Amino acid sequence: MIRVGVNGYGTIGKRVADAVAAQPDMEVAGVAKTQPNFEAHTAVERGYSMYAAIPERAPLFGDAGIEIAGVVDELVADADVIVDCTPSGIGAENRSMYASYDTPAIFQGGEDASVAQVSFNARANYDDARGADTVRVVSCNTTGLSRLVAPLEEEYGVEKVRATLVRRGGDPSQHSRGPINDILPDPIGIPSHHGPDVQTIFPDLSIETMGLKVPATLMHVHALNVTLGSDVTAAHVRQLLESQSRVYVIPEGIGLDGAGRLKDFALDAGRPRGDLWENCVWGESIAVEGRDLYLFQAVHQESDVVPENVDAVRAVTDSADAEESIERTNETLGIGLAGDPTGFNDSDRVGAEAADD
Ligand SMILES: NC(=O)C1=CN([C@@H]2O[C@H](COP(=O)(O)OP(=O)(O)OC[C@H]3O[C@@H](n4cnc5c(N)ncnc54)[C@H](OP(=O)(O)O)[C@@H]3O)[C@@H](O)[C@H]2O)C=CC1
Ligand SMILES: O=C(OP(=O)(O)O)[C@H](O)COP(=O)(O)O
Repeated sequence: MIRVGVNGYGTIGKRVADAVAAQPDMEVAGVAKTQPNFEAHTAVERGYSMYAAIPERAPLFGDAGIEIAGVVDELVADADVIVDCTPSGIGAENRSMYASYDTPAIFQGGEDASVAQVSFNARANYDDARGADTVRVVSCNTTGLSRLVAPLEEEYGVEKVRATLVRRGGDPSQHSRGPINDILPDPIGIPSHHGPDVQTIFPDLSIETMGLKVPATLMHVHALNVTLGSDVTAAHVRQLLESQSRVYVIPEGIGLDGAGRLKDFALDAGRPRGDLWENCVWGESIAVEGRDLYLFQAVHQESDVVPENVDAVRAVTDSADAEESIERTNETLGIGLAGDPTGFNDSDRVGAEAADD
């Protein structure tokens, strides 16, 4: 069993902990928090050992009726791998602590790429992270773009990606960002950080990205134009994307015409927290003119990086190859379960397979 510690138990950390707990080859060594708030109580109810992320605050947990197993250093010493899910910038500060215990560390996309040896997306470059000491799972938007670029690049070659990212203004629990009522070019400077971030996975890719923030908490939505290396048909691209396990091509005619309905659908389907781990590509939007592909996709910022973190754990411990890991993660989380008439959980979609010609 791979013992995984999760430092930072917020939006991403709590999902990563639950996903790790669901793996047959992993267990949660513990989670670290700075304060005994409601999430700390939930973590304890889920059976996760609690560690104080800031040692001086350890007594606060006892005062709140939460027994702690120790301080974060002890968790790092005890774990085989640490997944750092602290707010942007704190991961870099924690890096030396992980190194001092020789504990491989997985960071999140809010950190600069320089925090880790490898920037990671399971579909695109799993092997680069095998046995690495430090890995950064790229951000939600970069994950969403990488999952599309990888099969397109393999199948057709990619000359240029142009993406406009309509970014949610904050997560549902981020009241610090609201109430909000505005539309912001964010960042105003072009390109946005996403293009260069995708190049941490695809160094030779030509990509330009622009970002806007809107007053929504649901998902990000991307408008993409990709110039491919060869002439294609929309039907062929669709077939390729339908074969990708972490891409859900939304069928026409079922009313999933926006991010709100996608989230509702995920809740109706019994997804934990209404999570949508897959890129959601509107099938109807897939259009091709010569070598130019156009499409819209939605990316659930709170959850698309979660399966990637699970795969990153297997990569750094070199305990499975890409196909095995992706398949196991998908199976345990319920990505690719059979029996859904909409195709949302289509068992034929497997890890790294591309569409047949
Ligand atoms: N939310 C998103 O849309 C996405 C975020 N990311 C990236 O994931 C990372 C985490 O983001 P997210 O989960 O949203 O952030 P959150 O703020 O939701 O969660 C981070 C948690 O870390 C805890 N924390 C704060 N300081 C420390 C510390 N010094 N040590 C340990 N824990 C601490 C806080 O909880 P407490 O103080 O209560 O312990 C907080 O809840 C960032 O790099 C972000 O960019 C990536 C993809 C999408
Ligand atoms: O990693 C994310 O976005 P990003 O891919 O736009 O950097 C998360 O959605 C966090 O976004 P934020 O920078 O609005 O907190």
